[in-house]
Amino acid sequence: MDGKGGILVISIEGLNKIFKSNKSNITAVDDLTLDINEGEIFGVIGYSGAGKSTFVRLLNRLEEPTGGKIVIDQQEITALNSKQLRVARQEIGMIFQHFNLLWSRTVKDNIAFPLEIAGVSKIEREERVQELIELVGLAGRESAYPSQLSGGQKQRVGIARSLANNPKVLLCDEATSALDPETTNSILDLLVDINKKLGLTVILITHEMHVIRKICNQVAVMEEGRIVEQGDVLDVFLRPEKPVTKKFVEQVMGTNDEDDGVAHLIDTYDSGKLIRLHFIGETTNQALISQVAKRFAIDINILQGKITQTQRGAYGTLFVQADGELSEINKAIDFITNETSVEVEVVRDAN
Ligand SMILES: Nc1ncnc2c1ncn2[C@@H]1O[C@H](COP(=O)(O)OP(=O)(O)OP(=O)(O)O)[C@@H](O)[C@H]1O
Repeated sequence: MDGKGGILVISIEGLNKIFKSNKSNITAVDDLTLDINEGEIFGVIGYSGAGKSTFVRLLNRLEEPTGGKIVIDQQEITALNSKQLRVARQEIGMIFQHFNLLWSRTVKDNIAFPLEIAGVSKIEREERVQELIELVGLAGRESAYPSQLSGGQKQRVGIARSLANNPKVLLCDEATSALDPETTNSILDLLVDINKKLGLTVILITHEMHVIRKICNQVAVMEEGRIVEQGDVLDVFLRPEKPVTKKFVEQVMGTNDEDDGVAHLIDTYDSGKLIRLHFIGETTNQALISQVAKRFAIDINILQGKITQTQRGAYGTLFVQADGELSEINKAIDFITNETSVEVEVVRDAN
């Protein structure tokens, strides 16, 4: 158990990776300590060179750590010999930016490959491959070769192959970076679906905050080989502390140039109250606005806002003008304050 009551599935302590060359040493991962709970979709975000790829490849020892300890599902990965590691890797699926498929094998045979290595019988392999093909939405494409597939379909093959041996953990190394936005969304939806259906823990590295926003519960921000900020995705969106994190949040929410806009709103809408609603998850904005409009005899005019959806609900700000009897407006404000998780701030009070 960890402090939050979840079951710990990955525990990393003092992980280091130094690339040594004749001229210099590069510390790609620097004394990294991290715990990840079972069933989470855990995002690691950072700019190019931050050490994300190296980090994720250390977890299944595609890269050998220079130091530190990795425990996955109670097995100390860093203490295994190469034979034990081959078996342990069946518990750790991985998908890649460029898919890493076998080009001379069909979809079916790519997915069967890890099962062959694990010594699964032909009959069982065929059954399992068919299940996986259904799971990732590739029915009808079993006999196609990778070169005949779209990028999204190739990644679906990659995902099916990574799940073949029923892993506990799925590592995703920039799995959507080579895909267009629409295909990215469909692959991210598939990862959420798999996470829910199979209870699989997903560790995903990316340089795109919208990927984190869309599917992750937890996020860690990496810079120069270290984790500089970490937490629940919604909390990090709400209160980014480090400059690098603020920049990533701006990727999704835009810059915080709201104050100029507010002055303009105050000038333009001169009756009633001008209210800033701050959505911090769990509630959807549409439901709230229509509920308030139905319950109280006031007019609500939506003026401007930036709302985005995370796995834990809406996050962002909405400016509304509330017009009508003062007592009704105040009741509506009390309702939002006391009955919902939305924070209310009156930015201009004309009544
Ligand atoms: N095999 C290697 N040999 C030497 N240096 C390496 C090697 N792999 C990575 N590095 C260095 O380690 C640092 C971290 O690289 P890494 O690829 O892990 O970062 P990243 O955050 O994944 O960035 P990107 O998204 O650009 O791959 C970089 O300075 C990189 O040049």
